[in-house]
Amino acid sequence: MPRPVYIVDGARTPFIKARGKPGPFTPVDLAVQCGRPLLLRQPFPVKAIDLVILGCVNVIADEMNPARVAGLRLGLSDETPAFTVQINCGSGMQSLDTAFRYIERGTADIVMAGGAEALSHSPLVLQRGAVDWFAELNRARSPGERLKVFSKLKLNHLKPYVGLERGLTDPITELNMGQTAEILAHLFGISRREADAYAAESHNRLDHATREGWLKGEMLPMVARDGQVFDHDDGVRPGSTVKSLSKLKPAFERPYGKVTPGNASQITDGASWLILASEEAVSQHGLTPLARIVDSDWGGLDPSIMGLGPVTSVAPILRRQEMAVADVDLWELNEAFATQVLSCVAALDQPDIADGVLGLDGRGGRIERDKLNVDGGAIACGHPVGTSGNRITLHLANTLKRLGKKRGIATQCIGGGLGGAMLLEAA
Ligand SMILES: CC(=O)CC(=O)SCCNC(=O)CCNC(=O)[C@H](O)C(C)(C)COP(=O)(O)OP(=O)(O)OC[C@H]1O[C@@H](n2cnc3c(N)ncnc32)[C@H](O)[C@@H]1OP(=O)(O)O
Repeated sequence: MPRPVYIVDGARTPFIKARGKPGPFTPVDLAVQCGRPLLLRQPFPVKAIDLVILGCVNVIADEMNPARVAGLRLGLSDETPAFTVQINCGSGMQSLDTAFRYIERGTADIVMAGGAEALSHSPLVLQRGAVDWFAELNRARSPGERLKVFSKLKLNHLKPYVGLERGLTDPITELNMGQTAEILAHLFGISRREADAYAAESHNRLDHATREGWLKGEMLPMVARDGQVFDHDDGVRPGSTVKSLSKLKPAFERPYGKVTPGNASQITDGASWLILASEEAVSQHGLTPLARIVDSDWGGLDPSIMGLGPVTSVAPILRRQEMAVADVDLWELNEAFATQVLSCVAALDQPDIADGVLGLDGRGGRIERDKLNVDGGAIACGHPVGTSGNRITLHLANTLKRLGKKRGIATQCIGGGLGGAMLLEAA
């Protein structure tokens, strides 16, 4: 019999904008800054943690298997296994899904599952020509040979191959993520105005939630080595309006594209952890569950419309649980792009897709805006890719509790043509 699995606590860091150079924290720094205060407020000893799983897309060379490095830096036992998972933007959700399955089948009782990403530390890799040139230089034995190799150095060898740009480009279609969001805007007829209105609302909702103190306990401050304190998401722009956003130029398809820096998710650094526990661990340590993970799934689709990943991953859950879109009280649908979120909403509401393609048998429908990303999302706070799936699930669990709602779905699109979804029920 599958065992019930509970989310008992969680926290995230503030998300910090990547400003064209490495920020103050590596992925492991972020995971440690977030994990330390989270562990300190737990009633159980760290040795009760059976497993650490961390999602991270851009692993840096000094921190191979960041889950293990973070686990040890957090003071966990040498004997606590730790592994890192990578499924692009789904990595932070994959860590949860894996933890869910470990606990469900009885191989673990308490798992720390997180996501950590420092997009500002994305690698600048040398061009192939430059790598060959360095290899030749290393092989040169005499000053004369070295001089000969030096004479072959070309200026374009110094041009780096930018890991972040490539990481946000689909390797099969060669479309970058922004272009896939443009395709969706075209397919679903999403206007620039609709995208900007959605984006402005995201900023204003997150600003409101922060000022109301709804992120207290969820977002924990961090301190850099130089003493600088980070205690808020620095990308949020309160007072955003359609008018202010309408001034921005398209970022990916000029001049007529709909996706701009204002209605796309921001490139940021940040980490998030959830603590998942079995029923036995809950009663043994006197834990208070926030929510129960009821179900989860993944879906695949054409990479050029990867933004519809939520639709393909939510559908099998709705079918299995015999639920309709309207039965879900709260949705956290990761805001990769405004046009992408709005396309997912439109797709689930279109009978030819909901019934014809997804087999929802009349259970499709419109996700109402007052149930969707109620406290804003990645357009406002940013999208540290390997972290976001974790953050939205954490926020969903906290919001179900705060609003006294029953069921919620956290879902996201994943580059490469995938989607991930988790169904939570208030505990
Ligand atoms: C990968 C997966 O597996 C699946 C997925 O999730 S796909 C999504 C993955 N993520 C992405 O693709 C990232 C998408 N975003 C981007 O690529 C970049 O944000 C972008 C190219 C769209 C813009 O990059 P940028 O120019 O560096 O943006 P940014 O610095 O935020 O903004 C530039 C300027 O626009 C203006 N601006 C941005 N947002 C604004 C707003 N809300 N209101 C007013 N002005 C704004 C400002 O003038 C800003 O400059 P300052 O910050 O100095 O004020």
